[in-house]
Amino acid sequence: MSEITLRSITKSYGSHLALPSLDLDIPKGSFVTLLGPSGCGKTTTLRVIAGLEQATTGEVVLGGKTVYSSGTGVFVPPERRGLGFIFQSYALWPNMKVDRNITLALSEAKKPAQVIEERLAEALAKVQLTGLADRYPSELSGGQQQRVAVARLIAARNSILLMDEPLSNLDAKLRTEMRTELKRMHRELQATTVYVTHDQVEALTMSDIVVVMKDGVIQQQGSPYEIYHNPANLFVAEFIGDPRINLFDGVLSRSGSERVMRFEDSVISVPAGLQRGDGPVTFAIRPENITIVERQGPFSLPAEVDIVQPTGSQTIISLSVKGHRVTALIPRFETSLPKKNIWIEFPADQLTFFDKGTGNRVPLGAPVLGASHAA
Ligand SMILES: Nc1ncnc2c1ncn2[C@@H]1O[C@H](COP(=O)(O)OP(=O)(O)OP(=O)(O)O)[C@@H](O)[C@H]1O
Repeated sequence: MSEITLRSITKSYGSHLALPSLDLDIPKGSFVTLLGPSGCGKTTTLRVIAGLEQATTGEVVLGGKTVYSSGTGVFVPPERRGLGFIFQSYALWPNMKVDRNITLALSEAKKPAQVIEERLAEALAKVQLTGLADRYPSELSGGQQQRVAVARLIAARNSILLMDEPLSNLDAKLRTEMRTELKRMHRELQATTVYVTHDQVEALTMSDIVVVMKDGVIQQQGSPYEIYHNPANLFVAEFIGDPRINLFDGVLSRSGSERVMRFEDSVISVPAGLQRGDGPVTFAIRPENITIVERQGPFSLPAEVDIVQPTGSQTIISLSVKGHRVTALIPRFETSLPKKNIWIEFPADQLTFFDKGTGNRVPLGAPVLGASHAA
């Protein structure tokens, strides 16, 4: 069941059309991330759901109740939408101690004192801040302040949570810890969560559904697996994945009765079900699907090693292949490789094809196994 529905939402700021027409259904209890580059309309979408921003036209339905409709003139203000928020700044009250920051909304909602106390204790325990209730926000680290904001959400027990780049002010280590914390919180609260970020790692690690946006338009909506492995278009393919996916120009043609792809002076075999006639095409291969070998095989392409960057458990290798820059990612620590006498190989079934005109992915008619390519 859908807990949040946006229908034909448009939003203009003066003459700037931030959202041309957005339709989105967010299932109850899911963790959905709006992901995209700066200015693509993520925050605007979140603020329209919250009611902090009124859409220009369209409809917003939360939990089956219309909270905004340009047709009927309905507009329910944010405080009556039953939502919890965490934004970039944690918006803690600096003049209130941790306990008051967490329970303020509950006291304002006139909850009984015993309920407030129980929820405070539970929330503090869940974010591991028991014992710090008596401190002011300024007496806490950034990560602890963030946890107070999370505790406030836990205590409020809203069925919808909205988060806008909540981890962006934290250092890398804390960010990783808080990702785990937020994911755990979602599992426990089962609240429908809409999370805004431009960080693909946050999106892939935490979400049930990732919504990739560009210029106010949804490019693809799917599980992290789908977004990563079956990108709908070149924009998604390039935006997701670090190091970035490798892109090349090829030409689909025939060699006798076999369909092949020509890449420079090499011929690469093509997955059997590729739904595309002969002609130019863009093809892509993820860095981790490239293998580096030190002996020429029947299906290898000659390469020259440029830069070797070990990151710990993996090594990023920049290569030159037939005049093209190629990035490979190998699953081990490597400080150097021979510059020459190196070849790359990749399985043809790991190639993704895109239309050169539209940038849309070319579908495969059937799963392909054991494909290969020849140099
Ligand atoms: N109050 C405003 N007045 C005018 N233009 C605005 C306003 N708020 C946002 N915009 C514009 O609308 C577009 C979408 O902005 P939005 O903040 O939703 O993007 P975003 O994807 O959240 O970006 P970021 O990751 O940088 O926060 C941008 O072009 C932005 O400049």
